[in-house]
Amino acid sequence: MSKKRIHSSLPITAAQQALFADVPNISLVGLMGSGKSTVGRILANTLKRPYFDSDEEIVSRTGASVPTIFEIEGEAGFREREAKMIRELSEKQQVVISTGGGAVLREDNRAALKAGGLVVYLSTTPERLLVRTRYDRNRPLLQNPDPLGTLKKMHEFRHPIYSQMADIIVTTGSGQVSQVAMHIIEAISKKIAKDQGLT
Ligand SMILES: Nc1ncnc2c1ncn2[C@@H]1O[C@H](COP(=O)(O)OP(=O)(O)OP(=O)(O)O)[C@@H](O)[C@H]1O
Ligand SMILES: O=C(O)C1=C[C@@H](O)[C@@H](O)[C@H](O)C1
Ligand SMILES: [Mg+2]
Repeated sequence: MSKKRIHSSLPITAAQQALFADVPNISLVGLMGSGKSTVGRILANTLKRPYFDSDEEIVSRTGASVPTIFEIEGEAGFREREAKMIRELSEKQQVVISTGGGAVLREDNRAALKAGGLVVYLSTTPERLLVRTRYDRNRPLLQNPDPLGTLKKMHEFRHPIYSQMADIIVTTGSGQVSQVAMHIIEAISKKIAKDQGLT
């Protein structure tokens, strides 16, 4: 049976929608389980923008799952595919991009995402990330006896990188994913108003 997808969108006003007319790409970065794929889809549906998920694009083009690519080509092979994908997706216009959690590790990826538009970092604690990812076998880097330890190390190393490149940082907690998407829309709206000198 094929996986059922939720294509929910949020009610925003025409005025709010209009504010986004000149906003370039919106790219989501963050650790595994931070909500990039789930929130990105809602954000794209709400803003009526095309949606791309770098992991999903790699999987659909290779015909192999992320764990299979890691198994056959190693992490290095996956990162090469990811870099090509990030470059390609970043060149699109006014789309929403959910990146893979490790895409920010390469300077060329960071530069491409920044050049393409706004970068939003979905931040949360390793403990919460573990809760969200623990039953999913699709993340090869967490398939070890101490996934919390791995998430803590990744958080320590990557949090400064995500934070430094982000235009907007959204801390996610126990709220729903739709609230996170709305929070992003509000934060970008505020940034536009500020950049235009309206506030
Ligand atoms: N803010 C949130 N509140 C509750 N659940 C969440 C939240 N964000 C994400 N989740 C849940 O966590 C799980 C993982 O989310 P998702 O796949 O979107 O993460 P991701 O950032 O895309 O991870 P990856 O880097 O591995 O692709 C999903 O089941 C999603 O519904
Ligand atoms: O954080 C990471 O390094 C990864 C995150 C996922 O999105 C996938 O891109 C892959 O599992 C690696
Ligand atoms: Mg994802």
